[in-house]
Amino acid sequence: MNREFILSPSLLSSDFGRLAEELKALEEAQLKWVHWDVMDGNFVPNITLGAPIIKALRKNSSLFFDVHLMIEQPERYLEDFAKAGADLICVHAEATHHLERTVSEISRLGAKCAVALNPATPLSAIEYLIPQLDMVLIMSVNPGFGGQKFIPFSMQKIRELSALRNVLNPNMLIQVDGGCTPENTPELVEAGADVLVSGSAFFGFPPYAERHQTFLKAAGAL
Ligand SMILES: O=C(CO)[C@H](O)[C@H](O)COP(=O)(O)O
Ligand SMILES: [Fe+2]
Repeated sequence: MNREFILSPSLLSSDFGRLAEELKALEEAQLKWVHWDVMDGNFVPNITLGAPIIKALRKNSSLFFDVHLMIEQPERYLEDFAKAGADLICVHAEATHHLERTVSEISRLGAKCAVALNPATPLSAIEYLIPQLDMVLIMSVNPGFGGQKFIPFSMQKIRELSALRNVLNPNMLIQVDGGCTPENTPELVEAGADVLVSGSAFFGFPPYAERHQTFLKAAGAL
């Protein structure tokens, strides 16, 4: 995948009653990606949405659908999400006993494959998989809710992952999710992040085109 800076707005902080309009507004604001937070009330203490909603909204959107699965045993639903139109499927390392099989299955289904790590999960949990991953997601908050504060030790984890990526898979993207703002964007990018997810710090600050530009400038991408 192409390693230019990308902002992936998290729909968790959007207006769920107007999802179709929100997606259109993102395209008009020149966003390329959109982040879907799928929560099952089991892996995380919150429930959001599933494959049928994504499928319904796929029809009228050309955004890159970045699907973050916060669900137990995600292998049970990979085909549903791929068929719904997910461009990238991200599973949590903590959510399955069979991570390699799960990641290989995502690739076989034709989607980009990614693994997310909770703040307390070490990089060593996925080191062997790095050569076959399109992206690793470093969670910089404990998953389940938007609007939380960035956990400072995540920065060092991003730096260490960036060093590993340079040796093992230079094309692999590093995504950071949770508490990303224009203020911490310069340091995140310098540490090695390519894709930043932003929910509350994006949707809470319309107009979207201006907010997008603010993130791009902070990333040194304008
Ligand atoms: O995966 C998530 C929570 O589990 C969300 O993507 C994340 O929290 C984004 O929200 P914010 O930018 O407000 O922190
Ligand atoms: Fe997320």
